[in-house]
Amino acid sequence: MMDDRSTEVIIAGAGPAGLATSACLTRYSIPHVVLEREQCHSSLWKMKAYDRCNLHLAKEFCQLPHMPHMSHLPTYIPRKSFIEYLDSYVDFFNIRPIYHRCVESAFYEQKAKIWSVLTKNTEEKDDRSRDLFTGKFLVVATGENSEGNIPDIKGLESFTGKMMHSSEYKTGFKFNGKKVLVVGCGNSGMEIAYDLSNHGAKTSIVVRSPFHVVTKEMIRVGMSLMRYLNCPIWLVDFLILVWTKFKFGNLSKYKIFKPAEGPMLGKAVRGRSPVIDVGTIKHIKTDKIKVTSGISNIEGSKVTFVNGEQEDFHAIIFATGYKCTTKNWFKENYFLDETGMPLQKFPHHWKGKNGVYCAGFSQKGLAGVSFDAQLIADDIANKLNDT
Ligand SMILES: Cc1cc2nc3c(=O)[nH]c(=O)nc-3n(C[C@H](O)[C@H](O)[C@H](O)COP(=O)(O)OP(=O)(O)OC[C@H]3O[C@@H](n4cnc5c(N)ncnc54)[C@H](O)[C@@H]3O)c2cc1C
Ligand SMILES: NC(=O)C1=CN([C@@H]2O[C@H](COP(=O)(O)OP(=O)(O)OC[C@H]3O[C@@H](n4cnc5c(N)ncnc54)[C@H](OP(=O)(O)O)[C@@H]3O)[C@@H](O)[C@H]2O)C=CC1
Ligand SMILES: O=C(O)C(=O)Cc1c[nH]c2ccccc12
Repeated sequence: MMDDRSTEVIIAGAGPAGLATSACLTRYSIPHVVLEREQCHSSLWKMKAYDRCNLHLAKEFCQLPHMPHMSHLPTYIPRKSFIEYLDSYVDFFNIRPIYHRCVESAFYEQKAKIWSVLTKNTEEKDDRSRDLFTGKFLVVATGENSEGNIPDIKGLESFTGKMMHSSEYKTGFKFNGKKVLVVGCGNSGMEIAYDLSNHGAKTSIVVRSPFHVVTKEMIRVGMSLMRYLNCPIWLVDFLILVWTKFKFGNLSKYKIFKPAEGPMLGKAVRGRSPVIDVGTIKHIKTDKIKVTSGISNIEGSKVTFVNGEQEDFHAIIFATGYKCTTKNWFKENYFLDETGMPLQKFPHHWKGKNGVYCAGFSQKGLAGVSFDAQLIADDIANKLNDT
């Protein structure tokens, strides 16, 4: 059972990157389709974020092309308003993603000079139901965060309590009075630990590597200095580090250590986001949240840590980051590396040969998404004009 649909551009993924690319193509009246595996656009924001997750970056760094945020909105937009913004973006640009289409394979047909994209129709009862889409151009926009990563920990399968990835976590409400271990101290882990602690859970968090703790205001000032005054990254990092010393003091006595690389440089070079504190540090300082070392193994409800300590837990939340799954379906051996991320680094990452592009893979959040979408649409428009 297979339908064949052909168009100019196939966009895989209807998150902010797919939507932004679609809007930019629409402004050039370039025909395209947007394929989305879920039943809604922006599934990360609508389905996979915890309840108290709001934008960490100021609104001027979180807008998509050709639609600024409303001036009455606060500087740091609540997730609910951001979803409303995305809904109005879709309405305004009349974006009609095709839902329940999970891209399973994409390859380039050299002779015909077209991309063939096969999708599984996840709504159909018939497991063999597939659609074939063909186009001159392919935009990979399935996101850096398309699948939760759960590490291989010795004995994990024997854990008797509740276990989930941070993308499934909504609220700490049900964990009142329970002993909960959060694994991972990125932005998800630190905020989920805070939420659990606020809901009366006896919360511990695994910290196994150094990381920066900042505030959203520090990042806003840092990003503004770079964007509007062209301030060098080392100077921005220096200022932020001085500011963090005043704000948080020395956190090493709480087993939190700073990496050698500054917060903005670490983000730019390695894509490692500094932790934007939402109140977790205060709970760590007042012993409401316990910091533990890495996990050595798990047996039943007992977790053994690398420093030899042991503790029983009712639940474990894996805030251990995400995997990008492009390698599962992008069948060409160029453009993406073995982790599924672009081979070329920013700012050359967005374009490959044979009309393939990627949007949203520069590890620069929504600002990176907008940058990519505009460049991609301009490039496709130029190519179509030349033919
Ligand atoms: C909890 C959280 C909070 C964040 N907060 C911020 C923030 O405040 N500011 C900021 O700038 N960035 C933030 N980010 C970064 C985030 O990556 C971007 O905000 C943005 O969502 C990226 O958009 P995207 O379209 O590239 O990817 P996504 O939002 O992940 O969208 C990709 C879409 O592709 C779909 N898809 C995946 N695989 C397939 C497939 N095989 N076939 C069809 N469809 C598929 C997915 O279902 C999804 O709808 C946050 C990330 C997380 C995880
Ligand atoms: N409101 C917002 O704006 C929010 C934004 N985000 C963003 O979403 C993206 C994803 O964030 P997040 O989900 O936190 O993922 P991250 O990849 O940023 O963090 C994953 C964390 O898990 C740790 N980890 C991984 N494996 C293990 C293991 N086996 N044992 C112990 N620790 C482990 C990592 O430590 P190590 O470094 O040692 O590998 C790291 O601390 C980031 O860009 C983040 O900034 C997330 C939440 C909210
Ligand atoms: O939330 C994230 O990690 C993002 O990708 C947003 C983001 C883009 N640039 C940054 C610099 C510092 C902290 C977060 C971000």
